[in-house]
Amino acid sequence: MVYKLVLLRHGESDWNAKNLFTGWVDVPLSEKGVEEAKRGGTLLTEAGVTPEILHTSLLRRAISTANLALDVADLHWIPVKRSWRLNERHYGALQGKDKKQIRDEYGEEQFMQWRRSYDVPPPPIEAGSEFSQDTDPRYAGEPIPATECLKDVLERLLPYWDEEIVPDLKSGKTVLVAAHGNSLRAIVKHLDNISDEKISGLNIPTGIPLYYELDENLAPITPGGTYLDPEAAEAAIAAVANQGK
Ligand SMILES: O=C(O)[C@@H](CO)OP(=O)(O)O
Repeated sequence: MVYKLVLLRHGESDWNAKNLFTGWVDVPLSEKGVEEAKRGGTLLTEAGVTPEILHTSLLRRAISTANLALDVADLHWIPVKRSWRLNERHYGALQGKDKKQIRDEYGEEQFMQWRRSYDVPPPPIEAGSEFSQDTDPRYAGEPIPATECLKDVLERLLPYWDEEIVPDLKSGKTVLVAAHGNSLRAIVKHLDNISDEKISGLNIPTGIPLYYELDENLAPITPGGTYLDPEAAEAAIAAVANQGK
């Protein structure tokens, strides 16, 4: 049995375009992001990949991206499950801050440690501050973080992966996960068994479906999966890596 999984990072958001740390701040897609999302749907259709169930985060950039892509693919009707456990990494006190300014103020090393190290979280966000989510009703009763490193993301994501996504995969359904740069990096790390060091060099582009076929142990048949537009993915990956420069 081959299991089929599609990972889709949301299209460009308003804050991606402005180069701001976003995390759990619920910003919309930019116009370019809307187009990227629709193109994601076209790429699915052209590749003959047909998602049968959707999992998204609770953030509108992922939800809107999935809706737009699935609408184009005429699959807007498939069942959906949502969880904060698929949210972007919580960026703590960096949420709402300009990436270039933070890089200039703290230096490249600290900037990259906060942005891409596996286990060093940024400083926590202050409860009640402008970009904090502590009173947001969608998270009521949930053990939500005040900052996260990628290791924290993987730890909060894995229960959802094991309890909700794996059973859907094992039922034979093609599963679409619409989420975020860092929550998808966590899934890719888990699937491809990438080391804590090597994961810092992995970036996920916006709006380009990453298709995996998995064996009976849920190990990727093609390591790293396949971007449905490999050329566009290569350029977009470089752009993500260079943010803040
Ligand atoms: O700001 C963020 O939330 C993320 C994704 O856009 O940024 P980065 O790629 O720097 O981790």
